[in-house]
Amino acid sequence: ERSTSSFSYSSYHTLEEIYSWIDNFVTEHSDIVSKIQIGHSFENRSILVLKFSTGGSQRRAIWIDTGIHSREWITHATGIWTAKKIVSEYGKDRILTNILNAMDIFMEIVTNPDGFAFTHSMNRLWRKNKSTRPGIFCIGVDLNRNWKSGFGGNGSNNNPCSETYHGPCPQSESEVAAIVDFITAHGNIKALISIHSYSQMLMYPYGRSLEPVSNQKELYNLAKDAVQAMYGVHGIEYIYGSISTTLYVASGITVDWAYDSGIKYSFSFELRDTGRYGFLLPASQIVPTAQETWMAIRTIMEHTQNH
Ligand SMILES: CS(=N)(=N)C[C@@H](Cc1ccccc1)C(=O)O
Ligand SMILES: [Zn+2]
Repeated sequence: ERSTSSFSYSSYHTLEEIYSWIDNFVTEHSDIVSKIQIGHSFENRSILVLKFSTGGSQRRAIWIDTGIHSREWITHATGIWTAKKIVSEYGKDRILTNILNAMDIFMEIVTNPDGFAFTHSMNRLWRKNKSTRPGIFCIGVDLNRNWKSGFGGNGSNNNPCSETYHGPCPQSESEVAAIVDFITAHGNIKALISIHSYSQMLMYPYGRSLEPVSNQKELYNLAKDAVQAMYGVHGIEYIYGSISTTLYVASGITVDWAYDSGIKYSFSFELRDTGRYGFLLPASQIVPTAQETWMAIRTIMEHTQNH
């Protein structure tokens, strides 16, 4: 579409529609938003990141990614709504304005573009990326098992046909390597939020072991505050805690790598619902889900800014 004013934030969109929205969004809000290509996918699609900045250089920053698992469509839709919310609230909401006057925000909406395109074209429930390798007869690596921290451990699978296949080595996937390179080069990312669906959970490291992280008490209390903020919007209950104790042991995951890389405020969401619709969450729940998630994201960003 010619502009984002005709874009429906309460609908699901194709890859092409989202990339077109990104270009229009950056054009319309060029005073605060810019687009960065951090790499390309296995099938050679651009990997795009939105940068929200009000000035400075190499400011402390927040990283948010959605859509690392391509079938989790509510996460891309929540990312898009959140991007619009940030530019709409700057100058109006005191907390968000303070955050953006002090920090930058980086948001990767389509973290697995090849998988996402495939969920529209061939298989709605595709999860992994679409990489292939000689002599391997199943497609794709689970991008939430391909990270260096705890790579190959319990809660990941070395069978290429598994939905949790970790890949041949850490960061073997260009979609993961692009993020690692970007965050490492930036060097000033203070919080990372990796958004999945579904189960209604807010979790923090570790996934790879039951061992508590050094600032576990702080993360627990922050998660509690964030979940309470979510509940205040539509009365939806999220549970919270470390990944391994709240959900299950999972190794080679985004937030464990982030935490071990020094990003002490690393979180993963599992958005709506708890299984009635699962990955096929009706579009009517996009805005309500995004509204409640925003309150949690804002809580995490505010805490990061003040610590
Ligand atoms: C249903 S699901 N695939 N989103 C569940 C998701 C749980 C998780 C999230 C963050 C970190 C570790 C583990 C996963 O297994 O990757
Ligand atoms: Zn997921």
